[in-house]
Order: sequence, then structure tokens, then C-alpha cells
Amino acid sequence: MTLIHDNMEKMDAKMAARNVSVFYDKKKAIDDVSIDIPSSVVTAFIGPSGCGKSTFLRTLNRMNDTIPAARVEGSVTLDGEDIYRSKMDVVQLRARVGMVFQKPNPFPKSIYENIAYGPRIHGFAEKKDELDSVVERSLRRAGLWEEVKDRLADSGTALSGGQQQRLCIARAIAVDPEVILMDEPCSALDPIATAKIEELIADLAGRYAIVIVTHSMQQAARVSQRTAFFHLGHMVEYGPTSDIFTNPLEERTKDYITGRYG
Ligand SMILES: Nc1ncnc2c1ncn2[C@@H]1O[C@H](COP(=O)(O)OP(=O)(O)OP(=O)(O)O)[C@@H](O)[C@H]1O
Repeated sequence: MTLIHDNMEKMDAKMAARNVSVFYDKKKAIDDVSIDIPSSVVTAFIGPSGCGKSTFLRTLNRMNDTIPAARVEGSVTLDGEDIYRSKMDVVQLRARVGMVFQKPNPFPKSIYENIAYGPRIHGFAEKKDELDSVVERSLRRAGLWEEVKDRLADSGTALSGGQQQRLCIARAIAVDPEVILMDEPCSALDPIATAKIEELIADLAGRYAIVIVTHSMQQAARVSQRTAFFHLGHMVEYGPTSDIFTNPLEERTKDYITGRYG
């Protein structure tokens, strides 16, 4: 059972998970989680290490499909459509629900190609001038254009860690996603690069539904409007971020945010 704060502003659900459980072989890592993910706001998943935040995040774009031992029960919808139905095109789904990982993972290709690849394979842009404009727009939106516009042919892997992470965000944006999932996107970055990513998340928030897993409660408080607290595979409490941090209703949430464990 999740304690849901009743003062949450009503918003349409971009995604909805219902009674989602995830198993790795016989081990249950997520137990009966239901949540609505609204558009245009940032939702943070917090909780101690191993509580299942990343596992649950991966159910939202079927990244768990890539883990042979993982099995998902329950339903997840995007705009009301079941993303686990057999006819779902998973490649298309992952363009609509993009993902940014803990460790920046640019392709070992040029900065330009890192961005152009997705739009080209998804058929969004084919001609050189169309691709040029998607590349510029995505890099601008990710706050990276000014830093890389004169070196688009250089390898993406030659950028700094923070730039690489913004490149990965630009790559996700290039295919026009509706939701962006971020799994501890700043954990490999220094404080200055982290601050830039946080600013970027704030800029992007009005345009996409963003879900961020973070170990940092300060980060959750800075970037998100809604927070869900996970503990031992359960979603314990979900509410407006300010309430979760100032007026948690559940003892376990209180213990976590006051640093008693985790
Ligand atoms: N590929 C996997 N195979 C088997 N078990 C896994 C796998 N990935 C995660 N688990 C287990 O599932 C549980 C939840 O892990 P998960 O990584 O989702 O937690 P988390 O809250 O994101 O942790 P962290 O904050 O440390 O990243 C843990 O017990 C973990 O050991």
C-alpha cells in the first residue's frame, strides 16, 4: 500500500503503472506499485540503495526486457495504451520514453552522429539540412550547442563527463520524446556539471514528463515537484515534493529523510 498525499494537484497521467511487480528469477524486487506520472513536471524516485528505484524506472520503457532474469507483472500505460502489449514496438516506445543513464554513454562516434543517428533511423529527418537542424535544436535545448558547435565532428567520448551527459540528454531529445527517464544522471559528475544538469532538467520540465531516480535528497528537493519514496521494493509514500520533505506521513519516509538510514 502506498500512502498518497491527498493535496496533490490533479493532473492528467502521461503514464500510469498499476499493480506493478518485478521479479529477478524468484526474487521480488518491486511489489505492487501503482503510480500516475503526470506530464510537464519532474517526478523524483528516492529511497535507500537496493530498494528498487532503478528497477521500477526501467519498467516505464521496458528496459527490463534486456535483463533475461527480469519479469514484470501488472500494467503500464502511456497515453492510456498498454506498453507491454505484444504488438508494442519497443524501439518506438524507447524513443517516446527516452532514458539517460548514471554513466554518460555516448556512442563512440562524432558529436553530430550521436544526435543524428536516432532521427535518421526513426525516419524523422533524412536530408542533410533536416538533420543539421535537428542536431542544432537538440544541442541547444540540452544547453550544449555553444560549447560544441565548432567541433561537431569530434568524438562524443572526448567531451567532459558533464558535456557527455548533456550530449546523452540531447540524443534523447532528438527523437522527440514525451517522457525522459533519468537514472541517477549526476552521480558520476562533479558539482558544477551537476548544477548544469539540474538547470537543464528545470528547463526541460515544462516540455516533457521527467522521472528522475536520485540518491540525493537535496537534488530531489531542487528539481522535482513530486516525489515517491521507495523502501524494500514498496512505494511507501507519494506526494508533492515539498510535503514529502517537510511533512512526511510515514515513519519510514521520516526516517529516511532525516538520515536515519540509507
Ligand atoms: N539485473 C539484476 N539481476 C538480479 N537482481 C537485480 C538486478 N538488478 C537489480 N537487482 C536487485 O533488485 C533489487 C533492486 O535493485 P535496484 O537497482 O532497482 O535498486 P535501486 O533502488 O535502484 O538501488 P541503487 O540506488 O543502489 O541503484 C536489489 O536487491 C538488486 O540486487
